[in-house]
Amino acid sequence: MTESTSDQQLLYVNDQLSDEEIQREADLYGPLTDSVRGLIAATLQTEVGESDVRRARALIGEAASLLRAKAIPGPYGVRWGASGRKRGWGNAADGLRNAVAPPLNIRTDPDGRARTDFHLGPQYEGPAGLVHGGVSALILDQVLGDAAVAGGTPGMTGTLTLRYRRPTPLGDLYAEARVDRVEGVKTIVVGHISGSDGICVEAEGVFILPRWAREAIAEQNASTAG
Ligand SMILES: CCCCC/C=C\C/C=C\C/C=C\C/C=C\CCCC(=O)SCCNC(=O)CCNC(=O)[C@H](O)C(C)(C)COP(=O)(O)OP(=O)(O)OC[C@H]1O[C@@H](n2cnc3c(N)ncnc32)[C@H](O)[C@@H]1OP(=O)(O)O
Repeated sequence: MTESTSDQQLLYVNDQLSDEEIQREADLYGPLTDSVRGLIAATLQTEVGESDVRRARALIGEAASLLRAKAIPGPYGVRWGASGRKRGWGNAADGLRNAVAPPLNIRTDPDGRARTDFHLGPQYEGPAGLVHGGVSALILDQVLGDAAVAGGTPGMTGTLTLRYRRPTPLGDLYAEARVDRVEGVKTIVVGHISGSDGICVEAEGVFILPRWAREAIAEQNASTAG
């Protein structure tokens, strides 16, 4: 096992928080994240005068110092509470504490399906008025990955293949995915993003249960068996 693999494993943590504590955190930090999302859009769209831009910078600096006074030193990781509720709150696509995330609010079914209605504002622009292709890839990676998790065969993205069929407009969009088949440690998932005119981006992903997780699961099975 490599050093970086073990570092990665250390970021999967069961911190034993109760559902009530998790909800309290969600109620506190979710609105903070939304405020920062609003700030990102305002930063992009503002046309106020120079002195107001400078004043806004000072206020933002003050807010950042306030928040930094006590903070985790690195990535958030993936955490589970006492009841097994998972928090990938740093996730770039749908993390509750990540203002860079659209957010997605993905709904899943245990038969390996995932879907989300979401909204992409001006901060996700690539070509004028259209969604950046890398952002579409980010969203499909997450939605397809969540379908694999929902179906009981999670994995890291090994390969993600996209076909951009028509330009994706900024605004209200929909994405869905389903597990197509499972081949050993590989789960093949298909999905798409659609807008009001139909499907814009199609995707196929190969999600692979990484070797370190297979070893951890095998060890767990051996200890419960023996
Ligand atoms: C405490 C337990 C926790 C368990 C957690 C388990 C999984 C965690 C993962 C996700 C779940 C969490 C939340 C979902 C969140 C986000 C969704 C977005 C996901 C991402 O954003 S994720 C970031 C981008 N992703 C990477 O950063 C991957 C970097 N890479 C690697 O980590 C390795 O490269 C890996 C793991 C891909 C493979 O490594 P490996 O050693 O496990 O693979 P191995 O050689 O054993 O091959 C086994 C079979 O896969 C075939 N195969 C190998 N590589 C392939 C490839 N690239 N494409 C297609 N097929 C491939 C072989 O051909 C063989 O196929 P066959 O069985 O048919 O022979």
